[in-house]
Amino acid sequence: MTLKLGVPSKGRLMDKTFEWFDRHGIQLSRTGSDREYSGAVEGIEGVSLVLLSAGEIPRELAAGRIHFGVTGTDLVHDKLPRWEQQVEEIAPLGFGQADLILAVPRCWVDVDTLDDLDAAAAAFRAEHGFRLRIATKYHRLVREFLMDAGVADYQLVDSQGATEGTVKNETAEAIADITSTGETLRANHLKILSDGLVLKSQATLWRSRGAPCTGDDQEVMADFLRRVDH
Ligand SMILES: Nc1ncnc2c1ncn2[C@@H]1O[C@H](COP(=O)(O)OP(=O)(O)OP(=O)(O)O)[C@@H](O)[C@H]1O
Ligand SMILES: O=P(O)(O)OC[C@H]1O[C@H](OP(=O)(O)OP(=O)(O)O)[C@H](O)[C@@H]1O
Repeated sequence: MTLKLGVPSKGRLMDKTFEWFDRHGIQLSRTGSDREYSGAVEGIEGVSLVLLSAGEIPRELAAGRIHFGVTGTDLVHDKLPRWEQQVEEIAPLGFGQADLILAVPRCWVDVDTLDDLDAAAAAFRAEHGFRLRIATKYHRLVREFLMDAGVADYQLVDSQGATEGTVKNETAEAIADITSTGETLRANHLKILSDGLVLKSQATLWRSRGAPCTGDDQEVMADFLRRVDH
């Protein structure tokens, strides 16, 4: 058997992950045509590469179908209940930094904090007869954050992409999404609540607590961990 390493199959996370492993003496590459999801590992024996959607890596780790995986803290914390019991954080990788934040329309001059949002949400419900809508794909994290903040009069609407556009499209009044440069928020006339930081995220190497690892695999695992631990 080989140990399986799951890595995002495209975009900024894939390229930077390949560079990070290269700096640790492990060369990862895509093989075949541009569209073929197959990869190769050089520099260490007994490890194979699995190219996956960043959003699916938490589930694959939790199911024990991959031994190691690279994906953002945001995705692991949101998709895995009690994530610490299912995966172990091996190393933050120093890229893919993004903040999960709550934002409202810039023209809401009276709403700058979570307390303001709470008041606005109650007023919104009284006026419109339905709850203020917050668009997000981070359902678990946003629910927990708002519960801790005492904000209750809202509903989440699912948005798997282009989340900042939901306010203009009138499918939501507020959003919770990741931001790094802030440009998408600015372009869509949104502002972050001053206490609206839900989570700071970055790309991280995780180990599955449930993936089978016996016999020779244990040596490979020890070797792999030695390599990535510096
Ligand atoms: N603008 C950004 N800057 C930095 N990191 C980002 C940015 N957008 C997303 N990320 C991070 O990249 C990771 C993957 O993001 P996302 O869920 O958007 O995947 P994706 O690129 O759409 O890929 P897939 O659809 O295959 O899952 C997340 O951990 C996220 O925090
Ligand atoms: O602060 P910024 O630098 O502007 O980056 C933030 C944007 O980046 C991500 O979107 P992505 O490009 O992954 O597209 P998506 O909306 O389809 O998820 C995120 O969802 C924001 O929309």
